[in-house]
Amino acid sequence: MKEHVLIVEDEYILANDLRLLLEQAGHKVCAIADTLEDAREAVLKYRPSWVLLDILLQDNAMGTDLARFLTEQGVGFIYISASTDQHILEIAKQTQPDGFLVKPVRERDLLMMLDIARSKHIQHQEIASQRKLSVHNQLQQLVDGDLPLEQILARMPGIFQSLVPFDFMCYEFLYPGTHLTKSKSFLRIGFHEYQLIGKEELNSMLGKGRSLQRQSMLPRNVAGDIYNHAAFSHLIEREGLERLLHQRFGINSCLQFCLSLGKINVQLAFYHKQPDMYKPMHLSLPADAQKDLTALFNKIQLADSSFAVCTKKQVAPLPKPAQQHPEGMLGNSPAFLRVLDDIETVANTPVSVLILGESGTGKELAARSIHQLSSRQHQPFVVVNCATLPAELIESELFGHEKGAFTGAIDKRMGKFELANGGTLFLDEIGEMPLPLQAKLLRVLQERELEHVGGNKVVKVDVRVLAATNKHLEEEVAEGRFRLDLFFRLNVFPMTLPPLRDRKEDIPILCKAFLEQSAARLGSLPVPVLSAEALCILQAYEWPGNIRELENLIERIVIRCRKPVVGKADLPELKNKMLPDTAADQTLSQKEAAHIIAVLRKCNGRVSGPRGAAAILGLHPSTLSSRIKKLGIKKKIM
Ligand SMILES: Nc1ncnc2c1ncn2[C@@H]1O[C@H](COP(=O)(O)OP(=O)(O)OP(=O)(O)O)[C@@H](O)[C@H]1O
Repeated sequence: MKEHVLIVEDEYILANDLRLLLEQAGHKVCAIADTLEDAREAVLKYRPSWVLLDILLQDNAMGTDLARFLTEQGVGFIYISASTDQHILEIAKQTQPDGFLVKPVRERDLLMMLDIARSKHIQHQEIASQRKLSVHNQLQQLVDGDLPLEQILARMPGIFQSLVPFDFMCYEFLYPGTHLTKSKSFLRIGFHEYQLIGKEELNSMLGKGRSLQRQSMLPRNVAGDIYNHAAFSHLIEREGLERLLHQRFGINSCLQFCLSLGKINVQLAFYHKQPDMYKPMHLSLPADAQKDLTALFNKIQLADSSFAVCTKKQVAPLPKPAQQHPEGMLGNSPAFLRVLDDIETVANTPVSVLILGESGTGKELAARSIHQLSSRQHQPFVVVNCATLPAELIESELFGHEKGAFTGAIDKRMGKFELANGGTLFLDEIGEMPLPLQAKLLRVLQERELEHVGGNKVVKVDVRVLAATNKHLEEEVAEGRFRLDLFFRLNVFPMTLPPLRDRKEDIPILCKAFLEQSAARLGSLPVPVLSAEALCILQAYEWPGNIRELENLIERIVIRCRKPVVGKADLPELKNKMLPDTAADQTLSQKEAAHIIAVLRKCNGRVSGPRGAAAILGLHPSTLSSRIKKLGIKKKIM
């Protein structure tokens, strides 16, 4: 496919080389811009399909500053940079580029990156259109069906969640020319679980005699408005509702837009705990569903005739929906609910998913959930751990081998790709895959075909690949240990499992389940409960080994202390590892340093190796060494 490319590069010779390479491959270069201003103009004038964007431009201008504009314009972009500086790469990554090229750019890499970016773009469009269709069908069912209002309100927030992510949402009918408003709010309390909160209840949260009168109405903007970071801080200075949501539920960002129902307007506001949650792309989703939303709110408005005079308090958990957590995945913390949303979004698409997260955070479980929720669920789910296989065996494990292909190959054998045919292949610890094999894997991902080791017949395979790693893959790429092209091929839909220390709200529910499972596994023992003190200790601990560490600890407790209530004294191993009580007053860096020191002490100062601190912390040894240096941790402290 021929592309229409804009080059943003201030080094004339390099820009010209790129132009020649692209034109030789049959692509069209619509312009070369050497400043951000020129680039903006060229985008509006030529509407390119791709922008090749230099990161460091003259006069300290940063190509990354153009990213937001390009995203708003729906134009894909690939960075070109001579720098592999981690800080710059991190800034670049946050802008979600479609690709990244390191100077000097080789023809092969440039064309390959355009190809990968295009296929990623197409797959994202596929996810988006699948989501749009599903939202449209669900909203239409609510509009055309004869469900009572309570049932409509029970289903509505779950459908909206796949339009715009939120922790809290509200809708408000506004009657022009009057002060009359009718509103309802929904607090997310679980996966597809919401609590309905009436206006009276919100008022009562403010305190006696106070009510949530808007100081100035939010702009009734049909196109919508986004309030992240500072914009949200200004909003909470002005508006009682947003201030209340911030104080009460930790809300830090907002997206709102307005729908016209003829004589009445309805204002929809979505709120999130993450301060930078909302992006321009989130505005296009409700805009696309505007017709269905208008029909839905017309129906709600008619059904909700008693609402204007409703004065009684209304805080109710809405009826539980049919959708449950994916099997075995416990937790309702906001960080974990985001993972469940991602799993649901991506499960029934063909795209590759790169599952990131520290060791023991549940990456394999997430991969299994994606498979179970996909249309491949009745086909095989095959796991390959790239770290545990000897390098010389991985190739034949993955691709199979012919009889006599190597010493010991006494029979022809199918590889894991063929065994997973029709289903899903989970490549765990992909960061450990040897470089020569990465090239072969890339070929299979691209061509969907392979050859057995020692054979020359081409075998077609239909396999969805999910990969996981606890390594920082960008760092591996920067240090030449992981192929950039494979990284981008796998990184179509990245998903990060939060460490347990960032979802401590889930510890009680995880403990309860693990206590029950361990007691049953150990021969139907009575299930003990945790005392409040024991739970406090468990929630204060940092869990470097994450959920696996918690699971193992609970098993040890069940074996060791055969009594109905587990107390503080039953957790000696944690009491010794706890951070000092002053932790609450420490800065994030101090906490990080204290945690690293504690782990280093446990490992007698050893950083690398299987029993080294890096392995426990789920970091690459070189990353840990640079953090030790950055945090000023001295050898004698260890
Ligand atoms: N959300 C969860 N609810 C309940 N159990 C969980 C959850 N997540 C993980 N676990 C359990 O924690 C253990 C570790 O999970 P898993 O093996 O999926 O982690 P991982 O990130 O793949 O680990 P590694 O990086 O070491 O391969 C498993 O026993 C799994 O069942």
